[in-house]
Amino acid sequence: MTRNVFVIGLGLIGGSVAMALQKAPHTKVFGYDAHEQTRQLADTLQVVHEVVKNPAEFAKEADVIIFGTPVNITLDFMDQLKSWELKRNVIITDTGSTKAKIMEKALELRQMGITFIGGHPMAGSHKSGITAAKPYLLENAYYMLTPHEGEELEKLAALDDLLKFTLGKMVVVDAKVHDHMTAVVSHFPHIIAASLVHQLNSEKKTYPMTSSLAAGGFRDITRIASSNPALWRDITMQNKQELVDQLDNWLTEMQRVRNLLAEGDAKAIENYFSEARDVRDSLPVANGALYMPYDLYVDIPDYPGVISEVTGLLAENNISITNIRIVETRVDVFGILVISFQTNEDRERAAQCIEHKAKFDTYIS
Ligand SMILES: NC(=O)c1ccc[n+]([C@@H]2O[C@H](COP(=O)([O-])OP(=O)(O)OC[C@H]3O[C@@H](n4cnc5c(N)ncnc54)[C@H](O)[C@@H]3O)[C@@H](O)[C@H]2O)c1
Ligand SMILES: O=C(O)C(=O)C[C@]1(C(=O)O)C=C[C@H](O)C=C1
Repeated sequence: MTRNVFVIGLGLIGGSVAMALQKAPHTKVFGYDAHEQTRQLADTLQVVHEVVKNPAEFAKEADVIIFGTPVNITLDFMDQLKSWELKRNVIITDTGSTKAKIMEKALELRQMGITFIGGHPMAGSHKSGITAAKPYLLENAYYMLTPHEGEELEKLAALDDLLKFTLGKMVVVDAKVHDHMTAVVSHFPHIIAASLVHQLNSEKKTYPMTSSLAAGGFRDITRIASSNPALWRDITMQNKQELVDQLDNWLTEMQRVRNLLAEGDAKAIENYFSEARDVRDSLPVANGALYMPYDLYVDIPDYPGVISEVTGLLAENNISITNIRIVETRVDVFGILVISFQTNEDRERAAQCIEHKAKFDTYIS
């Protein structure tokens, strides 16, 4: 029997989930988005098997409903759902970055006999929209599920069974614990990234050249400041208490660092950096196919066709790449080509091949 999966919100995450789930057996993926253009693209780019125009009308055919909408929109839909006609055994889930408020709302659905199991894949991008969606976006990333205590194990297993086709690593987490942990590693860093950009912006009024000097370090740490502001408004508003707590801890820590600097305590400052480096270097391997850690930096000269020369060499030697980009970090060179690989072995073979055959310098960060 065919299982009907209905994805509502076909942007970066909803679109990626929809594409990945098309690989699940006996599954037909339907999709709806509020934006007409996104619905058209979903059809053209085959993000779903079929586009739907009226979500309330189609919901009665769905075995699984997945919200890929911004977290406040998901809350609105959860209210609307109460008056939708649904299959008796439907399983509803979401992909939102916050879980406590959503699971609180899900209690209202539970009282009506509707199963809602919260979900959150821990991978993404600062880019939004259907054109940024990729079928392998969630590969290797933790995919958290936040069922209510006492949720039917069969339904949890059925959802887990479906979502594993995203190739995410499925784990069950309590919703409040989820919001605490994601505040630390995701939501709070977005505030810090934005604050650094604000600081640069006010500096550049006096020293206009500062922005041109923003090289690898500044760009790396502020990439996520390019994320969708409305999306992050809703996430931070839903998780505001955890974020206020994180900010208080940060202010205390910054005050301590400030004192060490003002006192000129060089040893303590060195320890501050070295402890951070040790913790950072021992973090588990980054997740998500777009952020595989096996990056190779290639110093390329500036002539037409140089990139296809490098990729052609890799293809000839059967070395697959997962990502390729150019970073412009220095003013005296055209740029540095950064190529990502699935494994360290692929990266080593690529480095040898590029160094010997193309004679370009390669290095690992
Ligand atoms: N961006 C990330 O890195 C990331 C990672 C993991 C989870 N998430 C979560 O995934 C969800 C989607 O985020 P995204 O990054 O894919 O955003 P996005 O902006 O790329 O996609 C959201 C989509 O929802 C659609 N939408 C908005 N209102 C709608 C409505 N009323 N009805 C139907 N569709 C509507 C938009 O048109 C858009 O296509 C959010 O809850 C977010 O917290 C985001
Ligand atoms: O890589 C990015 O750009 C992201 O912001 C992805 C990111 C994160 O903070 O790590 C953003 C929101 C999530 O809910 C999960 C992942």
